[in-house]
Amino acid sequence: MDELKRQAAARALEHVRDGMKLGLGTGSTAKHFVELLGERVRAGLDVIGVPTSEATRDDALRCGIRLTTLDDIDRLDLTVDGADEIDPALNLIKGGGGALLREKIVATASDRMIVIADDSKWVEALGRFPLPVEVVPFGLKATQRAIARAFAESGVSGQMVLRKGKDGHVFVTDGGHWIVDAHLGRIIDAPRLAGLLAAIPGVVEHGLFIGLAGMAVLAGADGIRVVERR
Ligand SMILES: O=C[C@H](O)[C@H](O)[C@H](O)COP(=O)(O)O
Repeated sequence: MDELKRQAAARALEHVRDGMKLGLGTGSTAKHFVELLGERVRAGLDVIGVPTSEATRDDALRCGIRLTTLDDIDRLDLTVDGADEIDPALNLIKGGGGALLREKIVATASDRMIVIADDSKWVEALGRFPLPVEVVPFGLKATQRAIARAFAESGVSGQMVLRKGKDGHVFVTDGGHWIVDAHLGRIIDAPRLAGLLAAIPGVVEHGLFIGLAGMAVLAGADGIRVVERR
């Protein structure tokens, strides 16, 4: 599986050109991309990156990649990131690693987003992977009730679980928020649900990435499949 992730990352690297401003994703697949990009940088490629998490910032610096912020530059040329699920419209579920907020800010500031994954992430409909919803701790129960109403309005339901870290304590994102993972099974209308969730005051962000990815690079046992959004 790790080899497939690296193959997808290597294919995405072919889209990187000298002088590009890059969004650097988070997770085990994106980490391969950062490492391979680092090899090219050490061989002379001139790029600058905006990391989507503290973990990616550390990895990128270790790999010798120059970094900047969205305060210092306007647009990014390309973001390369992983995903937890990818559907045929190239809508995504992201946030399994908790980085969804910065990932969405960076992807939205990019002219292009390429999503890289092993082909187990490809699904006919989103929702088997629990949908991460990043919330502020204040008023958690009220926010969860509003989220449940949004689910009902878009025709889905399921258990919501407050994410815990490996240490058993509540998982805290890089932004200081909490994550509720919603076990929905199958999301019928992801764009509609995305809009409903975004309108809830206690929701900081959610893991539905609608219309952001322009290309998916999927590595499987039979080779690499590239899917472009129509
Ligand atoms: O918050 C984490 C990110 O959205 C990741 O891109 C996503 O969870 C996929 O991670 P991985 O490549 O490790 O499966």
